[in-house]
Amino acid sequence: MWEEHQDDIAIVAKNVWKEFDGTPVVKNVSFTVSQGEIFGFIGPSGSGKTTMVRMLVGYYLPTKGDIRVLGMPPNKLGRKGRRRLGYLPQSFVLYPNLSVMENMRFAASLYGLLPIQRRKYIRNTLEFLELWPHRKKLADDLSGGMQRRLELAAALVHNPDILFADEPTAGIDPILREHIWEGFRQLKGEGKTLFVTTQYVTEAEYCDHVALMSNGQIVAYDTPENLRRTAIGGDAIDVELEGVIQGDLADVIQFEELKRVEKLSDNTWRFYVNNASSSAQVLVTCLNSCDISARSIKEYRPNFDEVFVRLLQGREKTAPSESDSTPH
Ligand SMILES: Nc1ncnc2c1ncn2[C@@H]1O[C@H](COP(=O)(O)OP(=O)(O)OP(=O)(O)O)[C@@H](O)[C@H]1O
Repeated sequence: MWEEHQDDIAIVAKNVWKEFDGTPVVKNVSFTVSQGEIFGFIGPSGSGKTTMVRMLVGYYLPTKGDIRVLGMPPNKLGRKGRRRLGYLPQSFVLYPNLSVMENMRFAASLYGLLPIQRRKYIRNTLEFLELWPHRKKLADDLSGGMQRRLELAAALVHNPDILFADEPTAGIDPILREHIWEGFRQLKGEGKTLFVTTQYVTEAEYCDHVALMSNGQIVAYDTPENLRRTAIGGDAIDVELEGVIQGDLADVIQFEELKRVEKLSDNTWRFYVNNASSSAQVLVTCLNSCDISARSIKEYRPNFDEVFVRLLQGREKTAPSESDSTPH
């Protein structure tokens, strides 16, 4: 993971620990983010997301372990390297008495954009986030959602290659959240890399890879689709029967791919298989041969709330040993 395909890799964390006053809050965290992907760092409040982001942008040094951003430890990136990063902190302070445009000019000056570049970059960014018509308004007079967009604009004004966004959608309405993710997808389309933290597990769906954090540790790390499969142990097919069956369907329906059968209600059963599309027809044939009529047969796709609850429960059953949570 460390040395391979370095050219395609934007961020690597390897066995990273962070302690405050001897208490570890990030514990042995490792992951790789490829260039041009959206990486979701998802977990409840206090799970260590902000601490991890702060290490990735070089604000904190890890207590132990290695971090590389664009091939370098973040605190050694230098001026040119840092210009390639954008950072949207969890609580960013705008200047409420400055206009949108003045806030943007200030952000642009922090990144060292020349006056001639500034106009173009600011306009592009404000247009991208649909704030250009509001450029003369005071930041204080914007709605909460617009303020968050202005903060995002300030993080993007210098057209960075990697954006670190710490809970960009916290506390904003679902429509605007969707809008912000749409913007992230566009940035990805332009080849940007996005590292996004969130407490909203449903936002896992928008990411290419997801690390699920709990209590400072990565509990699961994969593509959203694979996480879904891991959570339920493959695929699942729900069958609603025409009538009620006496006894256990697991005793009568058997085929090679079938792993387990679960009764959901008197006439609804769930069949766990490796691959729903290849097993659906086999299941229909089995039901027919047993003279069992089905009203509906459809693949069951758990939402991410359920996926993450299952993954966390699975993790608790195989709780890490003490040595996993102590830096050496
Ligand atoms: N500077 C600090 N000094 C001491 N403890 C800290 C510091 N920063 C964070 N912590 C603690 O580390 C743990 C992880 O906090 P962190 O902010 O990284 O979590 P989070 O997942 O981002 O949560 P939230 O979304 O609420 O910010 C918490 O218990 C927090 O109290």
